[in-house]
Amino acid sequence: MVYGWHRKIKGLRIVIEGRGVVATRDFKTDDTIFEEEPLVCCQFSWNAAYGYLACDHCMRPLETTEENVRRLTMCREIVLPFTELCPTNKTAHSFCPSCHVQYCSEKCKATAWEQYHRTLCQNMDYCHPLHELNEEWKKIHYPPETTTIMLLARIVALVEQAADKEAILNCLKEFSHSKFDGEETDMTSVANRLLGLYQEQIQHLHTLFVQAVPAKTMQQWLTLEGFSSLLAIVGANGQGVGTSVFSQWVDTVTSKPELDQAHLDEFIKNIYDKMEECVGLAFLNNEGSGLYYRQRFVNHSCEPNAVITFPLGNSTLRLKALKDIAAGEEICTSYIEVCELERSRHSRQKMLRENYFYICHCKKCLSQAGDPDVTSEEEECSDEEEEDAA
Ligand SMILES: C[S@@+](CC[C@H](N)C(=O)[O-])C[C@H]1O[C@@H](n2cnc3c(N)ncnc32)[C@H](O)[C@@H]1O
Repeated sequence: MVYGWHRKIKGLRIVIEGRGVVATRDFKTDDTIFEEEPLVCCQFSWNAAYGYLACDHCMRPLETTEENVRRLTMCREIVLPFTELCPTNKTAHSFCPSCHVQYCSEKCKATAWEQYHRTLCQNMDYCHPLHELNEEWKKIHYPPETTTIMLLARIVALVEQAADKEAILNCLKEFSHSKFDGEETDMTSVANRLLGLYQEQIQHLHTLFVQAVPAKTMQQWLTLEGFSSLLAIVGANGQGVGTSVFSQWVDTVTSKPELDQAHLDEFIKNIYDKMEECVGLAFLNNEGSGLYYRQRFVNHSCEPNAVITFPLGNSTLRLKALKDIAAGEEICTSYIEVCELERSRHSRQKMLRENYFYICHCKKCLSQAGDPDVTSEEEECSDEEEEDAA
């Protein structure tokens, strides 16, 4: 893996000092602005524990579409039409002969082993300290999950196993946000703020992490400060990854005009209704998070011109233009849900402040700076009422 490519991206300029991404050529709506694989990613701990079957390396679903639908609807009788359009190829699957984690392909197995798994393989040992670390993490961080301690373990192992440690360390350094280095220097309070972890929880996780993750050369990450800075990097930059074999199947069948689309629409709606009843719409996907070098530079806007997608059904991220973008324009995504973008400036800023800890300075917020400070919750709740309620 090459860690030095990132500064040269065709059609884009990464403004390291100004901290953003600017187009250097025009893009049309739906154009791919860039596509990238994560530096490292990992499925969430509860998501894996609940049986969301994903490749341990790239998070590609391992179930067939029918298996997925049956599990999420808790209905073993459902028979899926057009199973030949299911993207899962079980004959390509593989697993680690020592610890039995599963992969979608020999390639993923080999890549994982070469990059981090050799260091972290638990050899089917359920008393392994890494297993204990994961269990303790799960007691602290319940769904809906935002990250996993296993991503931190992978980062350490990635550097441990890298032939060119300096290159990957330089790359990781760029994930350390200016705010960490400047205004706030105590990493445990940064980690506490970003991940909502108490000081004692961080200390407890740190003790287990030191026992579980062999770091011969990266001893500095095994100090409390080093461990907290890893938590902070993951908390501030972890990009959510979601994969679903059912949604891939839906995309495929609905793109075929020769199929009876009215009938299919009804079938798909019924399935989603059942899934909503059984597991809830927030729990349909294999979920995890990863560090992406290029995406990490993309700022938020309440009027985004780009969106992050995972069209290949794995952790490969594609930044796609939502509208025509002219050379010279900044490329921004939305860090909040699309439906939340229509809310008042005050509501949007509140969400971004509470979840991402910054005051949004996007064009839309600046142009609405004179708007009254009311939330659009149900629009009439004033600031005083909100404070009273709190
Ligand atoms: C993923 S980084 C984006 C790159 C970032 N500008 C940097 O310098 O590293 C996210 C951080 O960028 C800043 N940011 C992103 N969008 C912003 C916006 N619309 N207004 C103000 N700050 C923003 C916030 O500090 C946020 O935590």
